[in-house]
Amino acid sequence: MTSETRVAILGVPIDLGAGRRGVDMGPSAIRYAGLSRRLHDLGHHVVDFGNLATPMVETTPLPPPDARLRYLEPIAEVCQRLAELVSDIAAQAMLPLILGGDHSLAIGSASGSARGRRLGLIWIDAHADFNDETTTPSGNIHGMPLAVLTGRGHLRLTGLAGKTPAFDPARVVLIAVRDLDPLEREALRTSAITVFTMHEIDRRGMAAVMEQALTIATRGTDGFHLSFDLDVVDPREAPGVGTPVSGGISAREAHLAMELIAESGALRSLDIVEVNPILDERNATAELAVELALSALGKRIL
Ligand SMILES: NC(=[NH2+])NCCC[C@H](N)C(=O)O
Ligand SMILES: [Mn+2]
Ligand SMILES: [Mn+2]
Repeated sequence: MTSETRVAILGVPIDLGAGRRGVDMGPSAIRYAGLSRRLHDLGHHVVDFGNLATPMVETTPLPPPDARLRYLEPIAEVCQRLAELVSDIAAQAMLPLILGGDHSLAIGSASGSARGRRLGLIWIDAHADFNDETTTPSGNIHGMPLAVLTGRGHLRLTGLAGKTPAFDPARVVLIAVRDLDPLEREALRTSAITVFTMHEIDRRGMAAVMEQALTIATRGTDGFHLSFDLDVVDPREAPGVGTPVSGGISAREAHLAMELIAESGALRSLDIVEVNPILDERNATAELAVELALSALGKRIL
């Protein structure tokens, strides 16, 4: 049984935050896999707002080769517009579902959703995305959104929620991480963010981890934003992602996480990011993205 939700789909075809081309085609691939119709069939009221206008690599001045914040200006500008739109959508009692695009877009979506309310944040990702310009090995901004959203990073990015930090680190949970950069790891160890690595998932199981994660993200909050990076799923099941890392969770574990999120009743907005159709096999990763979004929005087998 699904309670009807007004779902607002919004695509953000950006790849300036990633080191590799292709994730800008993610929103098309996810729509092609039937997202809108299948959400409708599940009983939701669906509005597709189309794609946010985003600059292309080909038409954007190249960043200096040694930049520590590659394409900062165009990314900040996109995230600012995205934050406005997401905050408007949320104010109209709709649930924003943002399709990526590289993970830098979460700076805009999560900030917009957190405007005027106190949200928790659940980040499901092979990476921590917890670098800043002093710790990044790549200069790619898609490796930085979690740091930005908890108050660490460039001023053009940290203020988009109208408060800094956008999220209280004590209400932030990182799930299924398995690939950290050395300085990023140190920053994460000293932060108040709760981290469940692959080790905890293997050891305690996804259900126990999610139960604790949901308690942290919902205690004293108005619900939570979910940012889901498809690279969290093992590349054997999700090959079409921007930054594949072996040893990931199974598609089943990902579904279980999403089903428990739906059961919590506290999901306020979500991102589905880093789908790369160039590396995909017959759109399988985009189809998995759709299936997972359905689970997060109440789909049950029986
Ligand atoms: N959203 C992602 N896929 N992020 C990957 C980040 C990889 C690496 N840690 C970096 O900062 O460059
Ligand atoms: Mn990510
Ligand atoms: Mn990732």
